Parts: sequence; structure tokens; C-alpha cells
Amino acid sequence: MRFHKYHALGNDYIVMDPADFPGWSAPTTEQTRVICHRNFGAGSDGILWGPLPTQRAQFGLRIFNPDGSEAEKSGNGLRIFSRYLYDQKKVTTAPFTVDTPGGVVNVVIAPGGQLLTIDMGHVSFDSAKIPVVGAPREVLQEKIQILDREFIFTAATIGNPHCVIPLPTVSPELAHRYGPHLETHANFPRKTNVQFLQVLDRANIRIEIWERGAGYTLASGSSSSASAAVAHKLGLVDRKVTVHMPGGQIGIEIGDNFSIRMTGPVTRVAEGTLHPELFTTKV
Ligand SMILES: N[C@H](CCC[C@H](N)C(=O)O)C(=O)O
Repeated sequence: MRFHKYHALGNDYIVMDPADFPGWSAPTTEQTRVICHRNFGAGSDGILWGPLPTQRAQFGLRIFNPDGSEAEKSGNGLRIFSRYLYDQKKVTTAPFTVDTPGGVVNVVIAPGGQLLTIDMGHVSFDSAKIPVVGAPREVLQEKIQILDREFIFTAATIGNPHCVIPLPTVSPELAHRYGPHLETHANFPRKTNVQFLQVLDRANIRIEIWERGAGYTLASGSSSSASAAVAHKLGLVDRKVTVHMPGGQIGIEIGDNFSIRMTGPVTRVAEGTLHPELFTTKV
């Protein structure tokens, strides 16, 4: 049961190749929770289960959050999975495609594998696609009351749901205090990722992130994509945006119809073996 650990700006993932896990169809919720646990397990912001067979692309991928929930898409996860394929010599620097539950993406790896560019698909603000409860609409600058504060949010999807809250200044404390309540708010039938957004100038934004099923993370590719798209939709930034996060920066280019091109690094951390004894602990 070999695993491969990487991080993308401190948003770390464990790659588990089905070929190394005979008899497994996918990690169960219990297995995922203990593998990802920072004390009782190997520790990770999620599991990347692939490559899987698919008719829609060259490689299939499933993404699991540390709470065991499955995500439709992960930007950092896609860069890490693509780097794994490169390290295993399953791909070269020629473009290739990866199929996720949230859609097919196109990947280009720079020589050496440390920098990757991914066409993430199109951002939508459509309530039915995100989803957000209420009348069909674009969810732009709506009010929401959380604890002692009323926030103005814009919602978006790039395969997975996002709730973006522009503020004059943002902080990790904001994400920790209000993120969990926004993540699980009844507005969002499939829960949501949360970003507190500070616009630095027309080419730079800062976000603090509370991820669905993962909590506070140091970086997020889909959050970067959604936040930059929201800032552009609101007229606050141009089409090329650097997203600044505690773990580092991701480059976002916004094309026609809010198509998103994401460029960012991946760092190789370790390879190892999961021991069966790991699964005797319940977390
Ligand atoms: N927690 C997210 C998936 C991981 C997103 C993030 N790590 C990224 O890089 O996009 C969700 O449930 O939609």
C-alpha cells in the first residue's frame, strides 16, 4: 500500500494509486479520515485516488477531503496528481487531460515538474449549478447573517462550490471564526468552500480560505480560481490575477465566459507504505 505525498503551497495531498491497493474500489470514509489525520495517520488535506480508467480523458481522478467527503474538483490536487503522473513517467511535458467529477481539465507540465498550468474549466455564478437555494439567479452580492455579523457574498462554482466574501482586510481569524458556519449554512445544499477576499490592486488579491470538508488550508487552487473570477465579475480586477495566500501565490488568467487558466507549483515530499495497523484506529 504505497503512497506518495506532495504539497502545493502547503495544501498537501496523499496520492494513492489503485494499482498499489489491490481489492480497494476507493478509500472508505473511515479509511480516508484516519489516513489524513495529522496525529493518528499520515496527515494530509486530502487523498487523490488515481489514475482511474475513463472514457472522457486520458486519466481519471477522484478527490477525497479529510472528513471523507468527495470533492468534484481540486486545483492543487490536480497539479499534484499531474506531477505524480510525470514522476511515474506516465506523462511528459506534452499536454494531457484529466477527468474529475467536476469536469475534464487540460494539463501542461513545465520541464522538471515543479510548475504546472491547468485549464480548470469555466466559473459559473448560476445558483442552480453551484448550488445555492432560492430562485434561479446569478448569486451576486447577497446578504448572509453569520453569528454577530452580516456579510455580503458572491457564490460561484468551478465544479465545486464557493462562497466569496470581499472585505477591506482579511485574516486567518475571520476564516476560523466564520468559515465553519458558512461551510455548512443551509443556503448551500452541498455545503461550500469559503474565501474571504481582499483586493490589493487590479492584478493582485489576497484570500483566506476555509475549505469544505478540510477546514483552514494554506492554499487552494479552486478557491483561487473562484475568488479571482468573482473579483473580475464585480469589476475589481483585470483578467490576469496573482492570488496571494498564506502558503504562497497562484497565477490566474480569466478568459472568455470566465474560463480559468491556473498556474502554480508542486513540491514532492515523500513516498511511503501505509501499514494495516493504521486502520485499527477510528477517528
Ligand atoms: N475541499 C474542496 C476540494 C479541495 C479544494 C482545494 N484543495 C483546491 O486546491 O482546489 C471541496 O470540497 O470542494
